[in-house]
Amino acid sequence: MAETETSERPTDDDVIIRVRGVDVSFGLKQILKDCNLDVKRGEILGFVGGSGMGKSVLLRTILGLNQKQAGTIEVFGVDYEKASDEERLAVEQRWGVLFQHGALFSSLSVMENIQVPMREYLDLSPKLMDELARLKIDLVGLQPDAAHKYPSELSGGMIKRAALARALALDPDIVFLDEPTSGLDPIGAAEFDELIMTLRDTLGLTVYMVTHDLDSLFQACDRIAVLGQKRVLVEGPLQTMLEFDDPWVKSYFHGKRARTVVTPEHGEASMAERQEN
Ligand SMILES: Nc1ncnc2c1ncn2[C@@H]1O[C@H](COP(=O)(O)OP(=O)(O)OP(=O)(O)O)[C@@H](O)[C@H]1O
Repeated sequence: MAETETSERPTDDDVIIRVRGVDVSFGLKQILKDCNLDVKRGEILGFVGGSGMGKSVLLRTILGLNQKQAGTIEVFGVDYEKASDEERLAVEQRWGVLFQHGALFSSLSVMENIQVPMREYLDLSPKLMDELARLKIDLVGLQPDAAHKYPSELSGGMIKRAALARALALDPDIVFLDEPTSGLDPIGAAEFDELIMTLRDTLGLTVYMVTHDLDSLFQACDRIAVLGQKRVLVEGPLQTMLEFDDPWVKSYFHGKRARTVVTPEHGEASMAERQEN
């Protein structure tokens, strides 16, 4: 983690990921068209959109795993596509990723899983790697004895935490989380959100979180971006979502499920609720 500016919220100058005019197609099927997005240092950005709209495609494109046909993406000021091998390596060490289904290697213990990125990018002694892995295990709220357990011995919530520990292995500035609370019960999901918020506050971590979880959006996210019509339709704080005039955004943020989690301080939604009652 490069900095620990814990008390300051990000400003517009603090954009660490800048997506501009990005087009992505697979064959004749266009998924993203003229897509723009900013991710700011130290924020939890919630990324939402209908199923199959391209949230994972954009995430993978930012990570350089999908080809784009147009536009630019800068991560920490580096255009990954044009970067030298050295620059790419430096960027890769500043991000951690928790993929939706690619949680952990089943044949490796938790500790060995966490050490995979360390082995790939760093040249450390086994003893130091063990110590670092133990620190990560503690950081994500797992008990020390989780270190030598295998994924099959862990609960769903513990697997997510262990996968997060692996994403944090290289002390990244940003973590990308693809639906991190899917499959968790509401208590487990709320605890995971708490953990993410704590990491943002204590480490200055930036979090890019693809999610369908309304609780996470309302409780944990500083800003939200909505993908629709092949681009980011709107990005901003929750209040911007509540005021935005688009049928999908309205039904999502003012729908029945949203009203069960929205709190009175989010005036607009509770007003909508009051009007209906
Ligand atoms: N490598 C690929 N080749 C061809 N089509 C792809 C590829 N990757 C994704 N797609 C298609 O792109 C579209 C968007 O997929 P994506 O996984 O990004 O959706 P999503 O918004 O993340 O959906 P969900 O919320 O259901 O996970 C889908 O139609 C998917 O089939």
